[in-house]
Amino acid sequence: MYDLIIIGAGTAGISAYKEARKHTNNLRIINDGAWDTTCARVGCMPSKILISTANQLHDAHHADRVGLNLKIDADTSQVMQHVQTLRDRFTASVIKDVESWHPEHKTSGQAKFINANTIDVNGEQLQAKAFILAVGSSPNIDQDQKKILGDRLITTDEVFELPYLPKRLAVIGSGVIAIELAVAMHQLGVDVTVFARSRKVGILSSEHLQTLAQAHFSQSVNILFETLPESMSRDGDGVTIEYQDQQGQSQSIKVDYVLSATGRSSLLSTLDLHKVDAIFQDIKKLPINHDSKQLGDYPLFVVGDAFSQNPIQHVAAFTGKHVVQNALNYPDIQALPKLSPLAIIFSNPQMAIAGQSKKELEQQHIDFVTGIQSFEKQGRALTLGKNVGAIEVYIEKSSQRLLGAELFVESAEHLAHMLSWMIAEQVTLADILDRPYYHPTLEEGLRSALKHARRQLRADSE
Ligand SMILES: Cc1cc2nc3c(=O)[nH]c(=O)nc-3n(C[C@H](O)[C@H](O)[C@H](O)COP(=O)(O)OP(=O)(O)OC[C@H]3O[C@@H](n4cnc5c(N)ncnc54)[C@H](O)[C@@H]3O)c2cc1C
Ligand SMILES: NC(=O)c1ccc[n+]([C@@H]2O[C@H](COP(=O)([O-])OP(=O)(O)OC[C@H]3O[C@@H](n4cnc5c(N)ncnc54)[C@H](O)[C@@H]3O)[C@@H](O)[C@H]2O)c1
Repeated sequence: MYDLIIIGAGTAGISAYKEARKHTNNLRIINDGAWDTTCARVGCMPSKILISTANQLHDAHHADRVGLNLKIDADTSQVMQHVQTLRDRFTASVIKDVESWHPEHKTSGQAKFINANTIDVNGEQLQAKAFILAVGSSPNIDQDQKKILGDRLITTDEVFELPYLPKRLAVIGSGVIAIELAVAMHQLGVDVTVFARSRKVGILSSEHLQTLAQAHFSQSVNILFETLPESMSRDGDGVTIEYQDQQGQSQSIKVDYVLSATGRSSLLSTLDLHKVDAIFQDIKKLPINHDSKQLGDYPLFVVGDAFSQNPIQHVAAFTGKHVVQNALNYPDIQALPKLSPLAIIFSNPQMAIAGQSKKELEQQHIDFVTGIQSFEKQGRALTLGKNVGAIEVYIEKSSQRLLGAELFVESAEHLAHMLSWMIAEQVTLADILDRPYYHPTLEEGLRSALKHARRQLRADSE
């Protein structure tokens, strides 16, 4: 019997394996499909390569904002080749690492439970004292539509494999993937139409920042808010989409591809968990402890996108690493250490949430002030020709501590990291305002938001 079997060799599983190897040699890791991770193959990395190219092209097209007149073209087959070549470099580096592991630790195949201590892989039964379930997720796709539209209905599993970019693309959804890719595709010259069932774009919970983001992205991308296709039919090499516009009129568009970006579903469904316990039939109702990651009272622990309120890479890596102690020390179970929340959407401009979102603070009835700073007239943003969006910071009234921030500005990724790290340190507004702010920088815009919060706190105490 193994000390531990890890099921799934994505970011979370690899992280768990590396940690577990420090404690035992009596372990196995089972993986179905490629060993190069969702993040490197079809997730974080190819999407960010495409987005970086798109942003550079966009900057060149808008160089007049910084006093230049550039003429520039994109050959989208060259762009896709670049995406695939660099992506292959990232996946090769993961594979190289996996190849260095002991061959007897690795098995390719789909694992299914027989009971709480036994799985079946390729007809072989393997037993372990504990299991880490790191099986990730796969993109949602309507199988009936897929039958009708064939290779013209794609997800992020296929989009980065295209040899060149389509002329016209419809995107279903307005969440994280939809907005990142719709904006990038538009910047690369694709005529993009987004079908959004709500008005929300991306992740921001602040109404003010949502309104700014909706208005900004609508200037370039055709976002059909509160509108979904009524029908989609294959039309030669493309797809005809019928829908009703906001005035109730029937409309029709023809596109080359439809990208389904309607969320992802956990692959815990592949594991036959009902054989462990009959109550585990519905994977949406599994009793998984959010703090310890334990499933029921069993020696089973679920990490990464398979079960996560934040299905993002660094959370998968962190929980994969820290859950190992619980798995090896079962039944002595501890809460995993907590990460300060951080989420970044690589749109242009980027969106980010550091610490708690505005909505989360409101739902907990926390008494806080919101410091706001627009970036439309922010000095550094103007020099960059990127004076769009705003920052909000949330300061608790009683403790004057920074609890969270939402950002829709240039380089939000860097500001959000800094804010998230400061939130983890439980700093107060006075502490942060006492730090240096170099001139002229985007951080000065953050300082203005913090000062706006301070004015409100002072007015409150008078
Ligand atoms: C387009 C896109 C862009 C993204 N961009 C970002 C980003 O910029 N930043 C960020 O932080 N996150 C991003 N993410 C999210 C990030 O990719 C995921 O959070 C991360 O990959 C999750 O890792 P994981 O280990 O949970 O799952 P995975 O890497 O998917 O690994 C799960 C593994 O388990 C295997 N498996 C499944 N079922 C079984 C079974 N029954 N038996 C054996 N093996 C099984 C799977 O085949 C897979 O190899 C993005 C995701 C997508 C789709
Ligand atoms: N920068 C990043 O960190 C990053 C980038 C990409 C993806 N990701 C991860 O990948 C996960 C999945 O991304 P996603 O964009 O697919 O999910 P999402 O939950 O962000 O968005 C799903 C979208 O689909 C819509 N939708 C859901 N069901 C629908 C239906 N039946 N018909 C029409 N629209 C529907 C929703 O309204 C929403 O707009 C995210 O949760 C995120 O954590 C992260």
